[in-house]
Amino acid sequence: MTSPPASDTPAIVTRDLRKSYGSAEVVRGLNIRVGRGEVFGFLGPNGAGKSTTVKMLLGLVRPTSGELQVLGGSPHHPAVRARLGFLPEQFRYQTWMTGHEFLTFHGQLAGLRDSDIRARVPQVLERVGLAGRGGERLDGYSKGMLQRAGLASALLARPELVFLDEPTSALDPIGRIEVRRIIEDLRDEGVSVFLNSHLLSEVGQVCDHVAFVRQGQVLRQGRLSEVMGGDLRARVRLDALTPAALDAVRRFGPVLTQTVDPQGTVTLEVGLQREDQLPEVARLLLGSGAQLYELTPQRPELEDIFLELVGQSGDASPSAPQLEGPHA
Ligand SMILES: Nc1ncnc2c1ncn2[C@@H]1O[C@H](COP(=O)(O)OP(=O)(O)OP(=O)(O)O)[C@@H](O)[C@H]1O
Repeated sequence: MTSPPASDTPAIVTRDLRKSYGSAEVVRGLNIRVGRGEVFGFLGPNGAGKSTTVKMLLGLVRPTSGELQVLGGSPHHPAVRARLGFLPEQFRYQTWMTGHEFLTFHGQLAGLRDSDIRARVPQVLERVGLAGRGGERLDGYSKGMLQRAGLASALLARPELVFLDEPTSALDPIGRIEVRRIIEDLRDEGVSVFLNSHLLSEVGQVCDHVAFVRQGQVLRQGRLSEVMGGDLRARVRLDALTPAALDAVRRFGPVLTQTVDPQGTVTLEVGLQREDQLPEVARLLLGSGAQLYELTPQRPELEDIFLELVGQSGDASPSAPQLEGPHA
């Protein structure tokens, strides 16, 4: 038997991971790395191989080739599996059970002690917003309540790494905010979260690292700020812009657009390298005697990056993409 995985190993590492179904290779040399305590967004169009990857990381599907380590070991090792949580996208629950019975049953499947289950079930019900509803049968739950119950079962055994596949697809806006808070709390507790979601605004709010995947390969991955960061623009609105001040602004970066409204207020869009240039730009403009009304950094939305990288809906994509080198 291998030794228990150390907690200082990454949560997930894959190298050249591949999976074929028949002649179709759906995961094609995937390299990802997820650190401990990271919230990692795994993004890609339909059919990109995301669920297949998650199933390999959970030990539910065997890779055709390549390497993967989860919490420092193999997901086929029971000691590793016991430390994983999973909320599948398409869950099928024992709907004849009450919420309480369902969680007790899953606690038993996870090998928790009875005393632990008794203490833990009310805690997770409370955490997912189902306090007081555990006595009702699942077939009387709404879709959102079922998704909350699924999240509760994923968190029941205090996992170190949780896989959440579209965890808010059935939830209303309040439910989505609550799940976002749960994910943030998990990160604060040092739990790693692997999030599959098509809701890019949600991913942008909660994830600190992301990978974009298409046709089974990583197109780009990294810290969210790096992935988004290359293209910082600032919108500047002012009056009394002198030619000298405009020249000085140009030393920071190109003036991409310049418009003047009928009242004489000028709006500039300036390309900057770094966020810490913003106060310098403000100082310079105020020093030139301009009245500064607005200086707003504008980053591209995650959706813009997704469209730029992934280009089109996955299932509609006719051919293999031209890839930049993926990194482990
Ligand atoms: N058991 C299977 N047998 C054959 N093909 C499969 C199997 N599971 C998945 N596939 C195929 O593998 C490809 C990737 O599917 P996968 O479910 O991993 O994509 P996904 O990125 O999770 O998509 P979605 O965002 O739509 O959930 C698809 O073309 C799918 O049809």
